[in-house]
Amino acid sequence: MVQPVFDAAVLSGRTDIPSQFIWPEGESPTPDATEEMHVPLIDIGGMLSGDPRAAAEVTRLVGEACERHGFFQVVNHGIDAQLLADAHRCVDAFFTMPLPEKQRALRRPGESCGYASSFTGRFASKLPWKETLSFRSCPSDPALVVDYIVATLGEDHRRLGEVYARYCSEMSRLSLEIMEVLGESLGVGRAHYRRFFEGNESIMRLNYYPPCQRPLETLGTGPHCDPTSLTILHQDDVGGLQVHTDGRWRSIRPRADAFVVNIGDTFMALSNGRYKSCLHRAVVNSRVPRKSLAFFLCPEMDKVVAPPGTLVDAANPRAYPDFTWRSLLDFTQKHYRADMKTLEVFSSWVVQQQPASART
Ligand SMILES: C=C1C[C@]23C[C@@]1(O)CC[C@H]2[C@]1(C)CCC[C@@](C)(C(=O)O)[C@H]1[C@@H]3C(=O)O
Ligand SMILES: O=C(O)CCC(=O)C(=O)O
Ligand SMILES: [Fe+2]
Repeated sequence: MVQPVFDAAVLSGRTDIPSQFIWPEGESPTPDATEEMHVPLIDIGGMLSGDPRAAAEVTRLVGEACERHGFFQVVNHGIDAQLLADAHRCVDAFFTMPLPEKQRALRRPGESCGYASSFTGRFASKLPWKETLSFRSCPSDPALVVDYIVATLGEDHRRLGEVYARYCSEMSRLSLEIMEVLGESLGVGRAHYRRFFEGNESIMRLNYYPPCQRPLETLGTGPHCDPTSLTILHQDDVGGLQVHTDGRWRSIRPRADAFVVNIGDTFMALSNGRYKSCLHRAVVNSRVPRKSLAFFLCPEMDKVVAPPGTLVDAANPRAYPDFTWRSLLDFTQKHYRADMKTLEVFSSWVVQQQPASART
């Protein structure tokens, strides 16, 4: 079958959309999924500088949320409001450019970075109704983001590169603060995960969901658990993020002052399965484009992902084998479309690769 071209300027107004964008009945959005999910609101700035009793309460709330579904929100995060506004403005500036301009950063098969208009060519069906621009960010290489943007889009886009370089560096700082809380809540101390992620090799992704005239048959981002470690998401005021808990889909209402944080598969493995990487998706609407900024914290590519010894004992044996982020990322880009079972399927695959003598 001929793959459709996802040119939002053309497709957004049409009701006769190509069949590759239609999701099967059991997976398409349910009109009644507007019930709101209440996720704890964490005052992270207050907790890091404030009194020990407030800090203990925050740690408890985070631990409880991560054991149940892995979602919480942070406020008082110290991210400059102007930087956040610039980051959203640059999403508009990039995605409203003509398609050939955006395609200068075209994502190549098997690669996790670049511009993708839906995933025509990559997947044959259940295509997501979105455009994305993804790029790598590492604290050890501060020029990476600007260099990538200028090399792909040209010198005229240097300012956009600078905005996202600053944004990523702030996201990395915030993730390390969150890692301190996660370490504390798991009883392994503040330093354990902070140190593990100090040299992260993360992925920044700009999501742009154009309007769709068949919003109840399509999805912006299909149901999945993030394979990454921790996601820090800022959504605009449109709404569309939904989480599956207690057997139903519920929406996380946008808050301009808050970031939505969720545990990913790699952190679930690092916590020996204690903290959950939870199923979520993004729906689209027929009226306005929706934007979200997702910072995916990832370990250094070749660092061994394994839980600290204190989280493993006879009652809690190892839930997942050792692996590297390089191998899991590769798995999602070349062999398996990330969904709700990625970690499970990947773990079985890793175990099968090991010599029989090494399997426990
Ligand atoms: C490592 C990754 C793969 C995806 C991007 C990400 O950085 C983290 C989430 C993954 C994804 C969003 C899960 C849903 C399916 C997917 C194909 C998508 O809709 O974008 C996933 C990403 C991917 O490009 O493989
Ligand atoms: O856009 C959103 O609200 C969620 C996107 C998402 O889950 C992802 O990119 O992994
Ligand atoms: Fe996600």
